[in-house]
Amino acid sequence: MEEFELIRKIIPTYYRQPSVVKGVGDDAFVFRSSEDIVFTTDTMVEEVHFSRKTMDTHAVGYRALAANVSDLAAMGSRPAFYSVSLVLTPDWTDEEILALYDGMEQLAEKHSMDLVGGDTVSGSQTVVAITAHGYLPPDKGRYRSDAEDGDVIFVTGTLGDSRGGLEELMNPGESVSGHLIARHRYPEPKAEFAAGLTSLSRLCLNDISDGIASEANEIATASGVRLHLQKEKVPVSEELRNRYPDQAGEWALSGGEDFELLGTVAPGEKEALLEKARELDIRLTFIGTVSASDLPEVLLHSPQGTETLQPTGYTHLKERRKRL
Ligand SMILES: Nc1ncnc2c1ncn2[C@@H]1O[C@H](COP(=O)(O)OP(=O)(O)O)[C@@H](O)[C@H]1O
Ligand SMILES: Cc1ncc(C[n+]2csc(CCOP(=O)(O)OP(=O)(O)O)c2C)c(N)n1
Ligand SMILES: [Mg+2]
Ligand SMILES: [Mg+2]
Ligand SMILES: [Mg+2]
Repeated sequence: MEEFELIRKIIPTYYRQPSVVKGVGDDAFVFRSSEDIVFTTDTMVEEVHFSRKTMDTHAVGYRALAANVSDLAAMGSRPAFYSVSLVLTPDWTDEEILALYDGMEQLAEKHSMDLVGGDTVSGSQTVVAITAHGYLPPDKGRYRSDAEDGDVIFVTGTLGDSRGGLEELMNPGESVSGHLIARHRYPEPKAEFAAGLTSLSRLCLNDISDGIASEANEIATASGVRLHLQKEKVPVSEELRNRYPDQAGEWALSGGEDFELLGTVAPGEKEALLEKARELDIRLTFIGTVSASDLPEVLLHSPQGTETLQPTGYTHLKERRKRL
């Protein structure tokens, strides 16, 4: 299957979004809008974000799109379109390439998204780069800079499971946890939840890709506030706690790739949040509060005492060699 044959196979036969003016097949994609447009991009590199030794390409495609949908969710937008830029090494089989697109389609269908373009090239390392677009009612963007003194802090789902699943895949023991592996391979970005909160006048949101330690600090810095997190309240699944009792706490804070939402709202909005979470069968946990501060920081409180939570999540470009 060469480049043009692949494009013929993946090209959509219909579009879910009515705003498509020109879909895949011309020099670029065209759509029409009266709303604000959000766009985001995230890249996955083989052996950095996934390994084909432990994951089939269906899950690779799903996760690559999930990372983007999670960012659209974190802005409060309704996902609409995505385009896919691929660098593929010569060892990729036709089946692997088509399964990659099937994985994306599985999530795209759930969020009514359309594949509207991309690019396909051969190269020496596999890269899957996706750009995604979403719609936003005017002035309903949900920013990291919108946390205020007196807010309550919430998080969706449970944290650390994706890191637990990665452990199961990379260092399998005698038995494996299907639950944790599924959480790693097929995370569920909370876009419907975030976009369904338009009745809230103010909502601060960030999504958890690097680890809550990192994203909580991003909110503190962007909003110029202090976040107080109660360590015992950070939601950890029973499965993770049972299988990894020594690591579960740390992985919940800095494991990353859970693609859940971290946010803050005025205490009066708590009930509205809980109602939407109940409606969509999403676990929602209040884990702390926001206070005014000249020094943006995140404090982690536990019965053992209080510590500053450093942004210890996943960071790229830390280890680079100097050019000789
Ligand atoms: N190489 C780059 N060039 C331009 N903008 C970038 C680049 N890398 C990241 N950004 C921007 O920096 C911000 C933070 O990026 P990132 O930490 O990757 O966010 P996220 O964790 O939500 O994906 C985003 O606005 C992103 O678009
Ligand atoms: C093979 C493999 N090794 C390591 C990881 C763990 N990992 C890779 S990237 C990452 C953080 C999130 O990726 P990033 O590119 O920072 O996404 P963004 O924050 O831009 O959404 C983590 C936890 C993995 N998923 N797979
Ligand atoms: Mg990013
Ligand atoms: Mg993000
Ligand atoms: Mg990151």
